[in-house]
Amino acid sequence: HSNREMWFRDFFPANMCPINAKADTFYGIMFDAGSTGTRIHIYTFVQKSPENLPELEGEIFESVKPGLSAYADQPEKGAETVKRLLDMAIDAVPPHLWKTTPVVLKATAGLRLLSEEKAQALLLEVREVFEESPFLVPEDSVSIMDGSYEGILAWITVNFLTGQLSGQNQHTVGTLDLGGASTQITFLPRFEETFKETPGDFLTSFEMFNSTYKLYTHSYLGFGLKAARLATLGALNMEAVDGQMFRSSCLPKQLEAEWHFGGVKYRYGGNKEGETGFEPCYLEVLKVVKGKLHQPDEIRGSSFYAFSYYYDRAVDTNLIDYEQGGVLEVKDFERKAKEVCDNMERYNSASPFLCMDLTYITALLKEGFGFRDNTLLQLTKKVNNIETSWTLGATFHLLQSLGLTY
Ligand SMILES: O=c1ccn([C@@H]2O[C@H](COP(=O)(O)OP(=O)(O)O)[C@@H](O)[C@H]2O)c(=O)[nH]1
Ligand SMILES: [Ca+2]
Repeated sequence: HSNREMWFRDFFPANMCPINAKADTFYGIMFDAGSTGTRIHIYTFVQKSPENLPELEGEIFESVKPGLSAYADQPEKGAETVKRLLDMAIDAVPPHLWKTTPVVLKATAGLRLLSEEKAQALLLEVREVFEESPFLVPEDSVSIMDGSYEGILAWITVNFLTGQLSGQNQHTVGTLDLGGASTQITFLPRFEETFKETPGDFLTSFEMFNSTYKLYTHSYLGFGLKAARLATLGALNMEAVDGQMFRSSCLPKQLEAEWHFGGVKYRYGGNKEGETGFEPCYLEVLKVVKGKLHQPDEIRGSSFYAFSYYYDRAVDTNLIDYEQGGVLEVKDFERKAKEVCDNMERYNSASPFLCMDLTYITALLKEGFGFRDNTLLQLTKKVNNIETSWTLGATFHLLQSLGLTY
């Protein structure tokens, strides 16, 4: 394969151009086509010596909203948003490295929920944008990612960035990702019992950096924050019902509004006459999660890294600082949910969904996954200035498949 040969020629240059100081820097471009937005991550690596692994030097990150799935009926317009982000890479990567810099896009739950036909049309248009760019386009460079990879690759990213994948004493941490349309839980089981009690499709072996990790991971489609809003409203998979009003005790009493998600328009509002507040809202949300998720015993006492909407909602309610992140207990989300839901008038400048979102997060953690009230959550957006996203793990995986790292 000629592309592959090019990789080797340019990335193992030690014996060809030994004193070329710049030749040891290379790049990888990974797109995250999420349900609520599309993001580009341009990673820089430096190969300090031929016998060592390349080191991650930095990241350029940019994002646009909405996500590709909002362009389900205009795939060319969707691909245009990818092209604009890719133009950033033209500026960021030196021209002589363009043809050896791989570009890959992986789509998550937003595209998983579209019809096969619409999803493939979007991917095809994106593939054309890639082919027209000067970058290296590997096989399968544009695809819908399997949900189990989404969890594993985020776990790899977080544990790599926190230094847990190198050296002898590896104390890996579990990860919780709450997207718009799906949610992932991933950890490395410590107890033999966990392997015995877990359904086979929740366990995956994964090779990275010369180690094999047997991970517990699962992606719950339809359990992302925005999908959960629709489920709570009773509107999930209801696109046929035109103009119907969906009401919830989790919304401000007088609210009536419209909301677009995944190319569908929904009308929603508060319980004008009936109840509102945390108690009735919790019961509503409970119906969405109770008994729907696998609860591994082992996680009850352990702490997890949490990001995406866990992070965003904790920031919105001043539970953590946007720049710093922080450590929370599960019960902190519950306390905030009560505060917001029982005083909705006071929070009406924020999103009308704030009460529902916080209540859902509380129910998902406690009744869904089975975490304790005092389970610790490390909320993190960046580690050493690198985004805690599955995209870094995916880029390592890509470099590995291209023979650049092991
Ligand atoms: O690089 C990223 C990508 C996503 N998110 C967060 O992930 C959530 C949205 O999830 P997404 O659109 O990826 O939905 P999914 O397709 O994963 O369900 C929001 O909280 C975003 O702020 C983030 O913080 N950084
Ligand atoms: Ca995501």
